[in-house]
Amino acid sequence: MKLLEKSQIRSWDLDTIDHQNISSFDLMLRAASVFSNWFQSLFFDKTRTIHVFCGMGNNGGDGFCIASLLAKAGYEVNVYLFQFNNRFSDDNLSRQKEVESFDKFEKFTPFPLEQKDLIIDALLGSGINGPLKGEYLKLVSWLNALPNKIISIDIPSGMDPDQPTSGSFVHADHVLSFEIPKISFFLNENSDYIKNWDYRSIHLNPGFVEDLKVMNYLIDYDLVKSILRQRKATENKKDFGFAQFCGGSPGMLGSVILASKAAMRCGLGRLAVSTPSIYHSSLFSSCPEAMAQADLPKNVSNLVDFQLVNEHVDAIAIGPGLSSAKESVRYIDEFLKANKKPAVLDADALNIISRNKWQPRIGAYSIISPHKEEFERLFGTCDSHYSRIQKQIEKSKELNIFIILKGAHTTISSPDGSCYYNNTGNVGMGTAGSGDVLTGMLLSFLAQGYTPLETCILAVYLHGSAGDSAAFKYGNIALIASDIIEFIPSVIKNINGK
Ligand SMILES: NC(=O)C1=CN([C@@H]2O[C@H](COP(=O)(O)OP(=O)(O)OC[C@H]3O[C@@H](n4cnc5c(N)ncnc54)[C@H](OP(=O)(O)O)[C@@H]3O)[C@@H](O)[C@H]2O)[C@@H](O)CC1
Ligand SMILES: Nc1ncnc2c1ncn2[C@@H]1O[C@H](COP(=O)(O)OP(=O)(O)O)[C@@H](O)[C@H]1O
Ligand SMILES: [K+]
Repeated sequence: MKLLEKSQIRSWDLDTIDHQNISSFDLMLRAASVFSNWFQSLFFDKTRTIHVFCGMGNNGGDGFCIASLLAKAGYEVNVYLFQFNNRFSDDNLSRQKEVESFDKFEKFTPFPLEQKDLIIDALLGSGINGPLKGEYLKLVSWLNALPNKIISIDIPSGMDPDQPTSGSFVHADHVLSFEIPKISFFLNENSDYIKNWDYRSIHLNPGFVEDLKVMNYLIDYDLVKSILRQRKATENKKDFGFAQFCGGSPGMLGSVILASKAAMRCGLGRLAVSTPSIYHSSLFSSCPEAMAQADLPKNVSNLVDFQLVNEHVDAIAIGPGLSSAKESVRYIDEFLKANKKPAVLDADALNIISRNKWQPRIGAYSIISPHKEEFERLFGTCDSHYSRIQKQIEKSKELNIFIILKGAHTTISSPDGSCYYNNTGNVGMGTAGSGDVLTGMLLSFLAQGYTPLETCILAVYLHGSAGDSAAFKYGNIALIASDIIEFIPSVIKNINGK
């Protein structure tokens, strides 16, 4: 799904009015009716009074229309207008008559609310043009200190739709965004302050967005479904890719097993594993589907004697559990020199690259999958999650590589400067080996012939979805990396139907 910046959303709004030959008020009514239906499906207890806090722009206009619809639906509704200057939008002024009466505040003074009452936040929407000050700041600080549930229309008031907010904003329990979610919903800076968000279509003109060039995307079910291929009945394992996984060192066999199992579960045809030979019997007992590379050394000190890149493979992944030993450094050096295959580099491969400043040697169109610390070792420290994402995009363009910045909202950046936000996954996945599972999934899709971008999208989304199913079964405290692998089959089957 394309994610639009606020100026693009405004243009979409105007294009719809023009294209569908409707008034801006018609559009506001549509938005109000969509919000009101969504609200009623969530909060059906009509004994709780609803307090609608309206500002002076169109978000406030939505508030008046929604208050009227909810009152007609049988809710007890109180409306407040916060008129801190005289610059009303036309639709706001005309919509004030939708409600029978409202209290007007020219200066904010606190007033009592019952704890069980609900607050609808219609103070400010996507028209925000800077940090909140003065009376708005007082009002929002008061709202945030209340125990009441707050439900925001379109966006929490005061929040910047496109980037981290420099000031205060409403801490919403629920937000319903119109048509598409806002980019800022995916920034870690905001995660603790938007408990639940959703979006509903208000039938803006689809033609406008089809032709629109955007740089930000949300990875959603439809995108993943459109990428995941159906198999032909006559295909065999040779059609599903041959992959090589290089990793493991004394004490670090787990990463090899996790990545191998995850790779096979994502539909890989054949897998060759390059790991110290002392581990082969354990690997085969855990993942009998994997093959060991031919001339394998006895221990990590002979790593460099490995058949470095198997010429028959379609893709290669390198790094998990490799350690930073001298031999591994030589191994990565050789790999960067020799490899011409589509590649995934992770974990110790990235640490070795950082330490030796080998970033420019990473092959074009490779995939790297650092978590925050690995990313900062590679590219320097950043003072916020947002600035880290900006650097991620810049480095993808500069080095011509795909970067997966792992975390609560994993982002994928592509050499063309676009950025894909993922919204699957949960805090339970912050557990040892979870990243190794992702590396195995990436390797699998890359070897099956998906492009690097398709590979990143599939692996990141499905990894998070499998983690969500695992958290549903085990809870996010008990979840371990093997549980993610347990649910790969059902999430793929759910999307692919097979
Ligand atoms: N997109 C769609 O498809 C549809 C959108 N719709 C709705 O329209 C909303 C956008 O409406 P909008 O453009 O009128 O802006 P909105 O945020 O209500 O208020 C602007 C006011 O805020 C003020 N203001 C700004 N910054 C401020 C600050 N820091 N501190 C204090 N004040 C500040 C600014 O004041 P000024 O800068 O003029 O002094 C102005 O008065 C959108 O979120 C959605 O709810 C639906 O109705 C239909 C479909
Ligand atoms: N709070 C979170 N919400 C969603 N996903 C998370 C969260 N914390 C971690 N993850 C995911 O778990 C994985 C952890 O990977 P990584 O840090 O490399 O673990 P390890 O090195 O132990 O294998 C990443 O895919 C990351 O996106
Ligand atoms: K709002």
